[in-house]
Amino acid sequence: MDMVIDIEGLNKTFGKNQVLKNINLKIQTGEMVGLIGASGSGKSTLIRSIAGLETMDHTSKHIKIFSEPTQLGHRRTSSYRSLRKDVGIIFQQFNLVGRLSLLTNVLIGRLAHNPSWKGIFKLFPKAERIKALQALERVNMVDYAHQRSSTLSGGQQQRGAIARALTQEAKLILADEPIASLDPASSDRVMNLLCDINNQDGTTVVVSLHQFEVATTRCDRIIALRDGEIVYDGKACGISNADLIELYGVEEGICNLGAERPTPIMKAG
Ligand SMILES: Nc1ncnc2c1ncn2[C@@H]1O[C@H](COP(=O)(O)OP(=O)(O)OP(=O)(O)O)[C@@H](O)[C@H]1O
Repeated sequence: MDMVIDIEGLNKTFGKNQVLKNINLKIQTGEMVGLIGASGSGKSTLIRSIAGLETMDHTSKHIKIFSEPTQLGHRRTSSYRSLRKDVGIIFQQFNLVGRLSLLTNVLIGRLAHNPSWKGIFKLFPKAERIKALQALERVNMVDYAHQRSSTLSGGQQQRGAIARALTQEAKLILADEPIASLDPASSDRVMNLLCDINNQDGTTVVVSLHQFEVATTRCDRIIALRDGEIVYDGKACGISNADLIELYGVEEGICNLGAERPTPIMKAG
């Protein structure tokens, strides 16, 4: 199995607040990984660091994507830009350009593969336009291809963002709380798509989720953060109610996962 993400000794501090503490993590091709943890535990910062949107503290060792270092200590490497085309990022707030059509937004996924002036003038080759329309068909949004993105619902925009990652032909999808702003039916559709892309295309998916029951039912592997440290890294079925209470600090809102899951929190490392 090829290594998609390899992180060693990742520390990240904002001001005096150390948000990530000595994160060590390896994720292989084809894994579907759910990142969980209470609000402020560092999930977004970890995803943003993997995506290269945050630089690590100088005390850190490395982040490698597809075995190439993207960050060494406090600096991004020269491989970082070329590797970005293989990494699709999906944010909670969809990140589509509202005044552009959905199709143009999806084609933006091809910019990493094209000279940028072509993108500026919307000169995408026919083959790429077909690819984008196929991606929109896959997420059931082809009828909206020419609609202004700002007029689409949140769930529709998120499916558009997934189509953009498909058009990009991303080998790794990083999804930062992709369903946090969606109703249950739209959340289900988005999670179905991410699981399908993982199952059918073998794309590695790392998704941070507030809803641990979604994470434990949709992902094979769970990584749990507490105060910037990995406190659980293992199979979704290995998490017990006690683990979740410890993780979130309160019993309220925690669903009954069954008494047959007694595995204690494993200290990763
Ligand atoms: N750019 C920043 N500047 C200063 N502090 C930041 C910055 N980004 C994040 N933080 C802080 O880092 C900590 C972790 O934030 P992060 O967004 O990674 O947590 P999270 O687990 O994703 O939380 P949530 O589930 O609420 O989104 C928080 O205390 C947050 O205030």
